[in-house]
Amino acid sequence: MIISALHIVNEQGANAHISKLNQALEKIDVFLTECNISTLELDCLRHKNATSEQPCLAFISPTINNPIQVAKQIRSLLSDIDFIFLVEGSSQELLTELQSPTSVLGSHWEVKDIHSEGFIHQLSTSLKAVHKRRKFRTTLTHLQNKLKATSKPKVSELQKYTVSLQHLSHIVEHAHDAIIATTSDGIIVKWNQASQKIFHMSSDEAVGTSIFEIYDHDWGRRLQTDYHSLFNSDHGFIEHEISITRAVDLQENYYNIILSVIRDNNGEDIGVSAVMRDITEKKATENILAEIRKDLEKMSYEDGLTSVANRRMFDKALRNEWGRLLRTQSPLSIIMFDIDYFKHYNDTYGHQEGDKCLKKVAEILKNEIKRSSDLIARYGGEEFILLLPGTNEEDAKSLALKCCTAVRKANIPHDSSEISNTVTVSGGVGSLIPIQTSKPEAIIKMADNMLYIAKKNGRNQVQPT
Ligand SMILES: Nc1nc2c(ncn2[C@@H]2O[C@H](COP(=O)(O)OP(=O)(O)OP(=O)(O)O)[C@@H](O)[C@H]2O)c(=O)[nH]1
Repeated sequence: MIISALHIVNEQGANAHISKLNQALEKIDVFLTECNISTLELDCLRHKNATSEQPCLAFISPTINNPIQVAKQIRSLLSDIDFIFLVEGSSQELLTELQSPTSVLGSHWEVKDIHSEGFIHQLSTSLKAVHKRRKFRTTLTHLQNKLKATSKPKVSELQKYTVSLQHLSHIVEHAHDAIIATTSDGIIVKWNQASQKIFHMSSDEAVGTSIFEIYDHDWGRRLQTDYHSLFNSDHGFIEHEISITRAVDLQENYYNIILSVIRDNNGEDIGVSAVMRDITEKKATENILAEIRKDLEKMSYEDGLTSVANRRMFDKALRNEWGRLLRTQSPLSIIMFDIDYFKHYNDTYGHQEGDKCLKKVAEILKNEIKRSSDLIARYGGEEFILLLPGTNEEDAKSLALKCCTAVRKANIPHDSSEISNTVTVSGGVGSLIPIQTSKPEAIIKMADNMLYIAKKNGRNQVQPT
């Protein structure tokens, strides 16, 4: 028989945590040598506090080969102690022996299981005074609480594993994202509720079929390629986006798909998981933002009325070309056009008609420039400007004349013009090869001066002629 310890302790000792009981009990002064079972490797501790009103408690945590023998020894302690606890690790045989009707304890002792898991078994005597029992109960409750607080419930590894599997299964099943698991060759083994909604296919229908065949042919082929790459890549996952027309509502939705290799504990590839997230709303927002960005960009460089470049764009282009032509020492020309008597036009036909006229003139001028490097911009109210990089003065003058003629030939009625009965424009040409000591403004001034002369000389003409 081997009993690791038989502890008897008063309330102070009982207040200690069970793991520290041995320590606490070692401070108790009297050893229960009269137990006379030391030869059986029994360590007994006894505390008999004659002055104390507190009941004495015994804790037994033995491994026992001869339960009857131990039960007898316990009985010999009964005059000294009030209660005995068999703590975790106590022998089941001992417990059975103590609980049997023919137990050596006799009829004065009642054996009571006070813990659902057999954690502690209580032996309580019916002989003790009621008030002592009450005291005991208080002590016992206190002790139980202590023990509960310091002891974790016993959950076996298998139980833990089962619970965690159940949790996982619930999470997968009710996830917002579609979660599909397949074997390495694409046979579906798990198909959650979100997958059912996307493909309008129950789990029973999907499990066992090939993932390459659940949607259209193109996607199936793409998945096949992805699977192939997955097993040949180091990182083990692939992400792509697809649009799927949902069977449930025939709406085209966008999904982000992450495919990753499932490996077992030995690192062997055993399948693939596919997680599909609906990104339709995100995509729509992205598209709207892209449109807004495009519009803003356009607005910042385009004239809202005539749709040709605005002055900001012209200034930017002029600076760029100035620097480039300064380096290459090539000619730069600009032509500044102004509609003749446009105030009269507005006064005669109204502002809205004036706007239409501006649009037409812009269109005519735009049609006259052929080189992709040329730029037409609205420079002011009824002023347009042409930027002609690499064009010399002669060519610029010739283009200016063509533009003048084209506007005239458009025959836009202008009854209040003092020089014609159709809309005409005057133009001033500026032309130079940029030099280090001058600035882009120089060429603007040049063209502006020429325009002034054209106006002064009777309009509907180009300067220098
Ligand atoms: N409809 C319309 N008119 C504009 C716009 N911008 C400027 N104008 C008008 O263009 C006219 C320009 O008049 P002025 O600068 O006196 O020149 P003009 O009447 O064309 O006379 P000259 O240039 O000397 O031939 C003004 O009446 C402006 O109100 C615009 O966007 N739309």
